Amino acid sequence: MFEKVLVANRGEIAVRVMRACEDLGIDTVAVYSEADKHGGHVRYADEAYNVGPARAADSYLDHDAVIDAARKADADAIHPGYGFLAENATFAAAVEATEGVTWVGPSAESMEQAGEKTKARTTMEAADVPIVPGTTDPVTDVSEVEEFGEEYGYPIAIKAEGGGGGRGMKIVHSPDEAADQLDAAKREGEAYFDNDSVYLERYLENPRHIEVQILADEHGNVRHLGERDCSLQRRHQKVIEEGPSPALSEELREEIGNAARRGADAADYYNAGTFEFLVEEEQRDDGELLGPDANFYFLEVNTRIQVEHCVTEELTGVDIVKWQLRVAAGEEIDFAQEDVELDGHAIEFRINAENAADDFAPATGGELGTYDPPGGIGVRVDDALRQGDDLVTDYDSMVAKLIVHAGDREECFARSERALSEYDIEGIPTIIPFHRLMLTDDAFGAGTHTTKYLDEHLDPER
Ligand SMILES: Nc1ncc2cc(-c3cccc4ccccc34)c(N3CC[C@@H](N)C3)nc2n1
Ligand SMILES: [Ca+2]
Repeated sequence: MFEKVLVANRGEIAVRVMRACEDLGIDTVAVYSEADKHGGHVRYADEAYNVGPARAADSYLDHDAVIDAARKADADAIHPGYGFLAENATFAAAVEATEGVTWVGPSAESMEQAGEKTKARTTMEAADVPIVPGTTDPVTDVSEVEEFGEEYGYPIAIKAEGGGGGRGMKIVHSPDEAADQLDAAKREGEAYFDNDSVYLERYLENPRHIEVQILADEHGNVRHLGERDCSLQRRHQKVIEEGPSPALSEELREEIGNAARRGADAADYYNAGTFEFLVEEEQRDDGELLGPDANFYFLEVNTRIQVEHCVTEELTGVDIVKWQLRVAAGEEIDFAQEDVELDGHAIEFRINAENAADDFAPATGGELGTYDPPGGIGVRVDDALRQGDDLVTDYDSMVAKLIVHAGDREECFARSERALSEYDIEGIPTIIPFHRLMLTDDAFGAGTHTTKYLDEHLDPER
């Protein structure tokens, strides 16, 4: 097992990873930018290195600065967290090429493959994992879009090969839009991902976003740890995530979980990863669940630990980050798929420093006054904040995560309302009032909301 791990991240996920290290008796190394020199995660580490100025490109994203810090600290491994360099295959390869330093994550090859959506789709199709009906080769000419439209109908999604996470998707509603949207998708792919290859999929009008947590070791053991329902999103940003999904029947849950396992196996995937699926909603009566004949389709793989991994940890009792470290150190997974059980219900609320009443405008700074997180049975807060901290606004607006676990969804709602009402943060705006409002929303309460629900109900003019 490693003796010292450098965490190439900041904020709550850096503290989360350092806690897993401490649990394993591993010393921790933090890196920080000028903006974070008094940062919460630095306070938690055994040692810390400045990697540059506030600008992420010159600090947290600077491959050489991070690897130099690992060398200076004599760290055995680097854990990237999420965001920043977590899905950068070039960085992963550079870490692996650095003598004596191990990458805590999947192989650079897996990361490369997951980034090329058509290759991922081809691998999944060969593993009998349903993919969204569409092309597995890039398309270049508008005639291909028109032919596709003839066969599959409209709307059509034109997606950038290097896209994902909400970027690089154009929707074609009719043949006369095809030419402009094809050009726009190629231009956007070139601009954002330095890759103008695009492919086609039938556009699903109103899907749920269901993702399966995968944990695999380097000895061929692949487990799925159940699903998370991330359908409550605003402009492609997840706001509330939960598990198990209120829409899936046990049969469908098993089908999707096994599909993800087959996909991970076929891709020779190892470490933690998330297989994203779109699940088509059907007309359902209250309380009725989506059965085994419901349509679900593979979307993409996330080759990193995700913000919402805590939902799965609370449901299964599996410490996913600890297993990332063990797997990276060559250990075997010591539990069988049959041992994995989802106990009760868990919901994660992202505590963003934003003003929901002002179109979720991010806070522009300020000093944290009272900071008094909730507690009690089934209440978990992952953060890096302390009373009196200056709010760092150079990166993203999420300052903490509240994860609530209870025996069932109804009890989880009640415990969540109690925890959110207890969460006392002064001095900066947060979306806690928005979360409390969501707990009273009929569609969210019935679990019938889909990925479009928030965008259609928050910004009706969108
Ligand atoms: N063929 C087809 N049909 C419907 C889709 C709908 C979305 C989508 C659109 C808007 C919000 C979403 C939230 C979660 C998951 C997917 C979405 C979508 N996304 C959005 C980001 C990227 N991960 C893929 N792809 C789709 N693909
Ligand atoms: Ca993604």
